[in-house]
Amino acid sequence: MDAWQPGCRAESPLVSAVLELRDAALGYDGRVLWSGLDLDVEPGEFVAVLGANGSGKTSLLRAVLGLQPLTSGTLRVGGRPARRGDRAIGYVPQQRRLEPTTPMRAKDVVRQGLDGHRWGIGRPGRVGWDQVARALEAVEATSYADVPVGVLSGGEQQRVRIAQALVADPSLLLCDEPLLSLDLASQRTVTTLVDRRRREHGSGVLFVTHEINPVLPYVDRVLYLAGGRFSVGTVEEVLTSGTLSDLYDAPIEVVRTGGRILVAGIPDTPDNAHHHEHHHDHRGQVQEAAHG
Ligand SMILES: Nc1ncnc2c1ncn2[C@@H]1O[C@H](COP(=O)(O)OP(=O)(O)OP(=O)(O)O)[C@@H](O)[C@H]1O
Repeated sequence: MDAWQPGCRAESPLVSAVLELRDAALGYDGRVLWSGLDLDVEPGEFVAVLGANGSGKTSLLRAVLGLQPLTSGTLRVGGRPARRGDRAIGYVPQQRRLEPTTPMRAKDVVRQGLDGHRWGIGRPGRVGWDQVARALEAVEATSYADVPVGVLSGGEQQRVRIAQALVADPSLLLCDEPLLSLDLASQRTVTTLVDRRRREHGSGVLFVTHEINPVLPYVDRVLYLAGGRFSVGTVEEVLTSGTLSDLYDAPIEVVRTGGRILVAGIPDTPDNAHHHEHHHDHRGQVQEAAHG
């Protein structure tokens, strides 16, 4: 029934990657966050982006959004160079709860996904509102379409943000820690919505998260950033004691138990290339996978 097989590698030249990075590097002020990155995200593929605080996960999304130039290499979205305001991209930014006084209804927030900063200029067309209604329906938020967003629960607000990211029918969905401070039920709602989107519409997904476990059932591949380096592959390939110990240059232990992945020994210093060699003295704590 589904038109897309999530995560399948496109053999056909007709189905090209929604995101292509070639020998890509990013840094600020001479400091390299990561380099040599080759990554293709295929239609319908769910790629989790893991890594310690400061390893460059948000910066990667900003590069894809055309907000941050690569230091070197190339980046293409749907075969075109990255550019600001690309309608092919849906974005769920890292964000805290909205203030109760935020002067917007849920449907106005979703509408911004169509109009962006042009909101208020010109008349909102009927077509736009129909799309907004469909997006709210897809995330099962129709009942609070007219409610001021600020008074919605954290989980409800996150549904509205996902509707905003999906309203323009993006081929690539970028999510920056969308599970942050949500309870387990709301986390499941968010992951299920994202999964349904990529299954039913073939959107590729880059999903930044500190926690692999809530997305474990959906993840096709993991991009793990650490210490100026990275590892890309399936969960089985990347989240192993061997791979992570290599990546951090420190002894890391990965334990699978009860369908969950626990990682012990992630250095707790800020993760960047300069501090790479000082990581050895910080270890021993047991954390959820990939917590920084
Ligand atoms: N515009 C900028 N100018 C200079 N340095 C920056 C800029 N943006 C980010 N950085 C630095 O780049 C590093 C990576 O930041 P980034 O937000 O990409 O990390 P992250 O992996 O998303 O971290 P976190 O998990 O804490 O959100 C940080 O050390 C940050 O201070």
